[in-house]
Amino acid sequence: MSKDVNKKLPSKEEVLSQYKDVLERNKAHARGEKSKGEIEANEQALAKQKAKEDARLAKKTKKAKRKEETLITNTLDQSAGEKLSVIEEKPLTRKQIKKAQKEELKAQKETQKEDALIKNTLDQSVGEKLSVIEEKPLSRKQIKKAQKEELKHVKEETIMTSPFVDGEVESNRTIIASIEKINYDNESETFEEFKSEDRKYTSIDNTPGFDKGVKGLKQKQKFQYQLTNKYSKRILSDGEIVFTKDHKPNTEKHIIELKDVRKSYQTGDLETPILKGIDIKLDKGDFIVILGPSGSGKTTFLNVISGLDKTTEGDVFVLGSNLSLLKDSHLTKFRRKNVGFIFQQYNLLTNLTSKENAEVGQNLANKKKKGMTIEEIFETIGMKEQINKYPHQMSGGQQQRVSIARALAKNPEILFADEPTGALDEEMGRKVLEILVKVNREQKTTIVVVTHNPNIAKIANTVIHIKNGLIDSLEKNSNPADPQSIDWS
Ligand SMILES: Nc1ncnc2c1ncn2[C@@H]1O[C@H](COP(=O)(O)OP(=O)(O)OP(=O)(O)O)[C@@H](O)[C@H]1O
Repeated sequence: MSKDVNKKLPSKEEVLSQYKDVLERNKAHARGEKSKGEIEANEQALAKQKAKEDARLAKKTKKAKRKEETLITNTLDQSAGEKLSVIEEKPLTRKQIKKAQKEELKAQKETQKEDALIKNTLDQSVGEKLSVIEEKPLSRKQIKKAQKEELKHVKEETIMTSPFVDGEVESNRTIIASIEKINYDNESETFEEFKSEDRKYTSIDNTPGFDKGVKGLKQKQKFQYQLTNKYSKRILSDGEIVFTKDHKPNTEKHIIELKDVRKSYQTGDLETPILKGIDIKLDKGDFIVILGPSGSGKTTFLNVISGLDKTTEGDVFVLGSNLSLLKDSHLTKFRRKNVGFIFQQYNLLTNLTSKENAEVGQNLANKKKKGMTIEEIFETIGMKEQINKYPHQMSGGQQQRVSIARALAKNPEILFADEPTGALDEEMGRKVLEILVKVNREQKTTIVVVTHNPNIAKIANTVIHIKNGLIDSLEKNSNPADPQSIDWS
């Protein structure tokens, strides 16, 4: 094979330059400096070592976390066990301890949820709104999801020109889907209607005597806990009428009937009585207004008769069920089926339109009882034009009317309203009252309104005055006034 004689040899300068490079490298090496390759190799070795160290640290942290969690669980177990043994006053079975642990864990989660909500006002508004609508505590996942949606909405609000931005509609669907899921999760619980002649009456006449103060309070809790365990399902599923006081209720005649109802709070070592022995009978289809000075117990009373809060003692019959003996999950079911709420702050979901907010109520409705369609409701409340608007595109009065629409879509037997006009001006306040009167007349829905304003009482046919935790008076008004005619000052 002949050599390529034409191949150009390197010039003398090129050879010298290459040689100089080698020389420079040798000199640098001799001075202890590293070549590029060596530096890279070094860096790789260092990175490998760091990754190893990181993995070791991560493992250590995980182990420490696991240890901490075990400690928390143990503490929870202990406190749950202690709490229950205070109530039970006897050694607990393994099943009881397990149950208490589960409840304690749930309570702990609720507290954490609340803390998170308080920390962030945005979180708070969403959490409250959803839990009000769903009428049951939300899982952490649901709250997180709602917060994310809310944040997204706030961000989009500034650029949103149309209420039908794709992402927005999608996020609405997500919330509705999650709400519907909760609804369907409970679908297996059917809503029974009971004929009065079929209902069984049970009198609890072996009520023990109770001590005074906090000790007595604990004894009452224990007694109620035992009765609730025994009767809650029978009351809700079988329509059994269970009474603990020497008083058989007339559930056919009275939609709400209370006997010797007491509610106390424990503050440290002291018992603070709020409701001090309430007896009352309220008729179906009435428009009832509750008046009383600040702190007299109006909201506490409303919460007790609407199943939002439990009594310490006494019977609370609403539609025949003694709410005092229902466990929390049954109370939730009872509220879903029978009652609607309107609050001073409207509690609408901000990233749902008026219609969608009302549909949330409809999803929770008692499907067996036929009510108005969403369109009919918006017609009734004079809000047809606002049906596709978002809460931030409406006035306070309009938002309050949407919250009425949501309550009506649920088609409740009783509508409870706590200061429904409290945040509204006169014109809007009157409009809201007009709607309530109309619903009461046309749908025969029983309405219970708590208010500071004695003038509002003129539109009611039953006025209850609460004073210092007791019923001061109950007046019947055979000629209720028109909301337009009442003095608003
Ligand atoms: N969780 C609680 N713990 C202790 N005390 C409470 C609790 N909730 C309410 N109270 C007290 O119960 C009393 C009655 O409160 P409630 O809210 O029922 O009164 P109200 O008549 O509705 O008052 P207002 O018109 O000011 O809203 C008040 O003194 C209140 O401080």
